[in-house]
Parts: sequence; C-alpha cells; structure tokens
Amino acid sequence: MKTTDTSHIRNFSIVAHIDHGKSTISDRILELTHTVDERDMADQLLDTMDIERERGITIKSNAVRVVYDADDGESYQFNLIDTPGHVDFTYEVSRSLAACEGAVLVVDATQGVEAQTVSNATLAMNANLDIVPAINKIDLPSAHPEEVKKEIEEDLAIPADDAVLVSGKTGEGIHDLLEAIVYLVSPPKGDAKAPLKALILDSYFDEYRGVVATVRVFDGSIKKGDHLRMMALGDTFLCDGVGCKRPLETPLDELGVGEVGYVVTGLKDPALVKTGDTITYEERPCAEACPGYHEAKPMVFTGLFPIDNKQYENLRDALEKLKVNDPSLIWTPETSVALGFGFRVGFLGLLHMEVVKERLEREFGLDLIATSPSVDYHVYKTDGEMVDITSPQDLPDVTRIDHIEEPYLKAKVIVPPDFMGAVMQLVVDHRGETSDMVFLSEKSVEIHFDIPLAELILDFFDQLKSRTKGYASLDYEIGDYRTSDLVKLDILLAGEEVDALSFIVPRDRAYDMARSLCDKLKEIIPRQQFEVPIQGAIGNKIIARSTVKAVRKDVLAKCYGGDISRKRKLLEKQKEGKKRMKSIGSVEVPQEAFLAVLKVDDE
Ligand SMILES: Nc1nc2c(ncn2[C@@H]2O[C@H](COP(=O)(O)OP(=O)(O)OP(=O)(O)O)[C@@H](O)[C@H]2O)c(=O)[nH]1
Repeated sequence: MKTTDTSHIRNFSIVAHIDHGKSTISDRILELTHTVDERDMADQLLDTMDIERERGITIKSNAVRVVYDADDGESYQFNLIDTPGHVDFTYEVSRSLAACEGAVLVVDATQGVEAQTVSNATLAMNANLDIVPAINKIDLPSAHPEEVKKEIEEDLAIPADDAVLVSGKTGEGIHDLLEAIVYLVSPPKGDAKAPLKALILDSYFDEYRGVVATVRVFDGSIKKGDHLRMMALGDTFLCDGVGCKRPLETPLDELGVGEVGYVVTGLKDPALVKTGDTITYEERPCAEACPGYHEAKPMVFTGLFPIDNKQYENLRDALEKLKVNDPSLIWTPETSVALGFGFRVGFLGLLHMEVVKERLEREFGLDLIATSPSVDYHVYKTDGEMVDITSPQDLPDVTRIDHIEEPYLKAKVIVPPDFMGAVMQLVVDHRGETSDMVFLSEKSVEIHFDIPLAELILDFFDQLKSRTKGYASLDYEIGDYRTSDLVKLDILLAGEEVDALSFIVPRDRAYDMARSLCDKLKEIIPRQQFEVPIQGAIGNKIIARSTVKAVRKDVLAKCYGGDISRKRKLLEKQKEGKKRMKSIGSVEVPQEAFLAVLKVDDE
C-alpha cells in the first residue's frame, strides 16, 4: 500500500459509556483481522497496564493498526484508537478524537444511552467525526436494540438506521461493523508533499530509545534519519525510527500522510515531548501547528508522602516519569509535621488518583501514604488578597479570612423515573441544588443539578449507585465558584494536632462529621501500648472525642520461650505489619486513617 494514497486508510476511535464494551469489541476486531493469533489472545489486549486489566477499565488510550480485507476485495489500513470511558479521563477521549475521522459509538443494548454516551457523542460531533453507532451485547436476553436505536435518534440526534448490532462476546456483527467503518468513515485528507505536520497523541519513556511518541501524521511523512523539531517547545532531534503497533511495535520504513504510528525521538528528557505538540521538519517547518488540546485541569488534590522519607527523591522521579504520558498530573512539594516531606499532587478525579497511587507503588516500588483529597478553594483574605488553597494545612488563620469560595460542578444524572426522588434527596443531602429535569423517554429522566465538587469527591458516587441499584449514570463539568461557610476541622491524636488529618468542612456539618470521624478513626487505629485519645477541634475548641484503649501486645508470649525460628518469624511478621503504618508522635497510624473521611457517613 503506497503511503501517499490515503483512500484505504480509516482512522477511528471507539467511544462509549463505561462498561458498554469498547475494549471487548476492540479485541474482537484484532481477532477477526488476524492481527493477533487467537491463541495469543489475552482478553482485552489493548488494556496493557496491569491495573487496567485487574479493574477491567481502560485508562490510557492506545493506538493499534490492523489490516482489514473488505468484501469489496480491497485491503484497508485501520488505525484503531481505544479510549477510556470513565468521566475522569474525558481529556484522553478528546485527544484521541483529534487524530480521527470517525468514531464508533458503542451503546449497551441492555442499558441504552447513558450519561457518558451523551458526552462522548457530543465530543465526536463537535470534532466533526463520522459516527458509526454500534449496539453491543445483543447476545443478552435483556437486550432491546430497537428501543436503543430510538434513544440514539431521540437523545443524541444521530440517525440510527445504520446502527450495527453486535456482540463483543460472541463476535456476532463484528464483520458488519468493519464493513460499516469502510463505508461510513471518511479517509484522511492531507498533502503528502507538504512539510511534515504530525500531532503527538501520547508518549512513553524507554530506557534505551528515549521518548517514543505516538503521532498522527496530517501532512508530509516521517522516516528514520529525518531532522525534526517540536513546534511548541522548539527542541530538535534526529528521528531514530518509525513504526506502528500491531499491537506489538512493528518498525516501518516510513509513516505516511494520514497514518498513525510511533516515532522514536531519542530524547532523554521526557519533559521535551509534550502531548498535543506538533512535530515538523527542522529545516522546512509547516506553517501552522495542529490545534493543541485544551489542558486538562486537575480537580482533586492530595498529599502523597513516602513512608520512608529516604524515598522522597525517588517519588519525585517517579512522578516525572508518569507525567510523560499523563500531562494532567501536576504537583508541588509539601511538608507535613506528621508525615515529613512529600508532594501535593493534582488529579482529574478520584479514580485518576487511585490509579496514579497504585502505579507509583507497583511500578516504582514506593510505599506511600495518601492524605484525604481536597479541592481548590479560593480564600479571600481580609487584606483583599485571594489565595488558592488545595491543602487544608495552608488555610490562613480564621481571623485573616474574609470568605471562602469553593468549586461547583454542573452535573447530570440519567436514571429511571422510579429513582427520581432518591436522587433528588441525595443531591440535597450533599448541598446540591436541582435545576431542571428532562424526560428522555418513558424509561429515563435526566436530572440537572449544581453540586460542590468537594461533595462529589467524598461518597456521592457510591451512594448514587447504591440508592439507584446501579441504574444511575453520572456526568459533570466544571461550573463556577460560590461562597460557602467553611471551617477547618483538625484532628488531635494523643493531644497532638496531626496536620495531615485536617480537612475543610461546611460549618453546619462540622460537629456531625467530627463525631463520625473520631469514631471511625477509633476503629482504624490499632490499640497501642497506651491509651490514645482522638479529638476533633475547630480552632482551639474541642468538638468531639473518642479513645483507643490500651493493649499490651506481646507477640512472643505465644511462643512459650521455645522455638527460636518461630520467634523470628513472628517478629518479622510484626515488622511487615508495621511497614504500612506511619509513626506520628508515639502513635502508629495506618494508611486507612488518612482516607477515613471518605468513609464517614455523616447523616
Ligand atoms: N454478554 C456480553 N457481555 C459483554 C459484551 N461486550 C462486553 N461485555 C462485558 O461487559 C463488560 C465491560 O466490557 P469492556 O469491554 O471492559 O467495557 P469498556 O467499555 O471497554 O469499559 P472501560 O474500558 O472501562 O470503559 C465486561 O465484563 C465484558 O465481558 C457482549 O457483547 N455481551
């Protein structure tokens, strides 16, 4: 296939609400196009990170090339870009879409259109993509594809006559889907002779080859030995090879116009390769860079502290490495009296935070304590200055605060009408305000509301799922900042204030939350050799208290003075147990304690 002819190239993403089956469908496509042997087929091949496989969710986008021999007798090059479905990772979706001409919109035939189906379809339409609707899971007895077609037409204004009925599980309809992609998705346009214009979609660091960038070529072509330049950052480099993923890396002579593949940059500093930047020729640059992505804005902040302070520099290095392909990650150094040196890290949401923490621990062998998440507060001081506060410890003294504003979200929930009351009550309980409601069909209503982000990062989502028996789907976007009456709740252990346990709460709920938190901490903090009082305080005023009773834990008592190897084993076991604890003053505090606020039921 000549790379100057783009008529046989199809670049598309698969988008869907979480769990509607994108990854499963991608796997079937790889299988049907013989990209991987059936016997090598591990389920969900595109989800390469361990955490993705274990949790069954897609976090990072992934671009794979497959060759499809179509019914018209021609071979087509498909570049398939898998995207994440969770609302935390919407920025990855828009990044993938910028590299495509088409999008397969997967809708679960048993669930119908859900909140992120709507937001993903909107992103795809705004990017002017050709949309191929695919109704998945038709093998299930509860599938109702005809109704789902109607929802696609009515809720999304997308013609559903062309919708392909598929089952990612059995493979039924996948061939029809591939044919639909050939006919419905436009081939890429571009000028093969123009100066190179390639958009960086993603990148990762390789010890030997430096940064490897995934790119979409809009104009021109790239070969090994080309002298190239990053347009925004300005650095130049010698291309050390190009190729595509099938799904393993396959070297190519050239990446031609319209194609998606990888470029080995040889650059040793990950910070020089920025997702959203444009690669061009050093000597003959293109006139204009590709429109950059809008930068994702972190919404949730948490302190990450190594349990062993000697790991501080390692933590910094690890964060820098992760940032290479996760540009939304930001951090500043943070010092805590209780936890020592660490970083205040910003995330897109709670899932993003969990994933990053897990990757830092697994891939970089770090033992970390994460403190309870916070949002970005605007604190207006009496002297007229406004400060951004993402850590409760940084809150100025009460006497110097005029008022505090907190971020609100514009949220929507789609739910069957039976659960409308439950959702509205939940919104009120979390300081939210319902603005309006739209009946999408007899079976689903869309409820719009404004809610403080701080409420959403506590337990709103879990409670929404449980109160609606899992039927509700949630989507949100950043709204405005609003004034709230907020105070800092401090926690004292054995009479000492533990800065890492402080958090900002609405004043009228401070008492209830302090009481629940003290009770929760009492369950979490193990008994020590002495009694540990736990106190909740606002300023100097103690507002709640509980006590961890003393215990004398002599692990060797069980050994009757006998077997020395058993004795050693027990001592080692005790040491292991201690590893995940942090000594604060004289009290051993487990990781869970720092996140106890997420589990507090304050009703
Ligand atoms: N019965 C049935 N189950 C399916 C089908 N397709 C996917 N599933 C199941 O649905 C669940 C979600 O599928 P995934 O492919 O992980 O969904 P996803 O949309 O990629 O999810 P994220 O990557 O987390 O956004 C898995 O348990 C699949 O086994 C199907 O056609 N039929």
